Amino acid sequence: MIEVEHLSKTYGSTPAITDISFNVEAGEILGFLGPNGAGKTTTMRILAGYLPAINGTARIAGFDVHENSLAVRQRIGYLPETPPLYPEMTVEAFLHFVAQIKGVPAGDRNHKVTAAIERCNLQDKRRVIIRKLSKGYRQRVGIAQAIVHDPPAIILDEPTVGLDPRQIIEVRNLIKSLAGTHTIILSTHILPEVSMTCNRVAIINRGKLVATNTPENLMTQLTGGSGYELEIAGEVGLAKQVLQNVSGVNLVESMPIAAMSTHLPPQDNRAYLRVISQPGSEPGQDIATALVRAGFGLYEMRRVSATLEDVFLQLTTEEKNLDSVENSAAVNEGEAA
Ligand SMILES: Nc1ncnc2c1ncn2[C@@H]1O[C@H](COP(=O)(O)OP(=O)(O)OP(=O)(O)O)[C@@H](O)[C@H]1O
Repeated sequence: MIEVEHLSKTYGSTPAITDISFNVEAGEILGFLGPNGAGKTTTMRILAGYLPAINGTARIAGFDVHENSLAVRQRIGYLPETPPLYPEMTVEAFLHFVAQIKGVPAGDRNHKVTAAIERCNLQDKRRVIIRKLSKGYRQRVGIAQAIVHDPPAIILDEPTVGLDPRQIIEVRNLIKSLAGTHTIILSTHILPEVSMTCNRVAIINRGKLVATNTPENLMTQLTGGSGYELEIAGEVGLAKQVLQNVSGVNLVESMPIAAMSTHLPPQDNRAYLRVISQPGSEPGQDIATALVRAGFGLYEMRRVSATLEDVFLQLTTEEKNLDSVENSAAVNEGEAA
């Protein structure tokens, strides 16, 4: 449904995205994940036909976004980071207006507007002026304008930013209810959003795609699916060096105690670390031996499953790991089997 091939874009001489390729199958929700400035918005805007690429192609339902931009806009719903709303219009009038400019025939507009209002739970607000709505309701109107013409493909850029926890759950549920009948790309830098909402994830860093797969496969292939949490006494920088040299260790990071699974209160002079093991290895015994031999106190050590956060950190912060991942077939689906 969405096919992206070798897409690149520069702003002046600054590259924003470089040689990005991925597909989204019909009915799927793809999470587009990356740190600030990674190139998510740039990619979304090119797909929605709002920005030309300098290289590569993108097709929505078979139509090239550049050559057939009108056909593409009729088949795509786009929610930018800031929803394009007319604050002085009522919800209903605004959605009628959007339906009209998206080419919905006059006879179908009432039905389509009502369907979008119901889907986004806006029945009580249909005659309210948009300016008077709360942020959460405005976001729903933003989603309603993206789906009012019933497009097969929907692109949502950071749809839950600025919402309170209850509104976030509502918007996530709404997005999930659209899957199956719609193909969705959801751009976010919020990791739980991806695990909770998406079938697949594409991770972008500094304009390059560094992995595409299911969250589960990414966790298994990149981290072996497991690691260890440690509570130690001693100099933390030195402990990290000792652990990095243990065979089978992939990644070592400091953890705030709040992020550990331990329920004990924090102790003075203790450091809390998470170690991610390499796929297929089980370095627990060597970790304990190396720490004790180097004179560290080892107060707690427990096995933990890797999280999507570990994958994300590994792909977007560790330069040397990033290079090895980019060159590795294992993280990209299709090549993994
Ligand atoms: N209009 C512009 N002119 C110049 N540079 C830009 C412009 N828009 C984006 N950039 C740069 O292109 C790169 C990618 O930006 P983009 O907004 O696509 O990233 P993003 O992943 O959406 O970031 P965020 O999560 O912060 O919104 C960044 O380095 C950004 O500074």
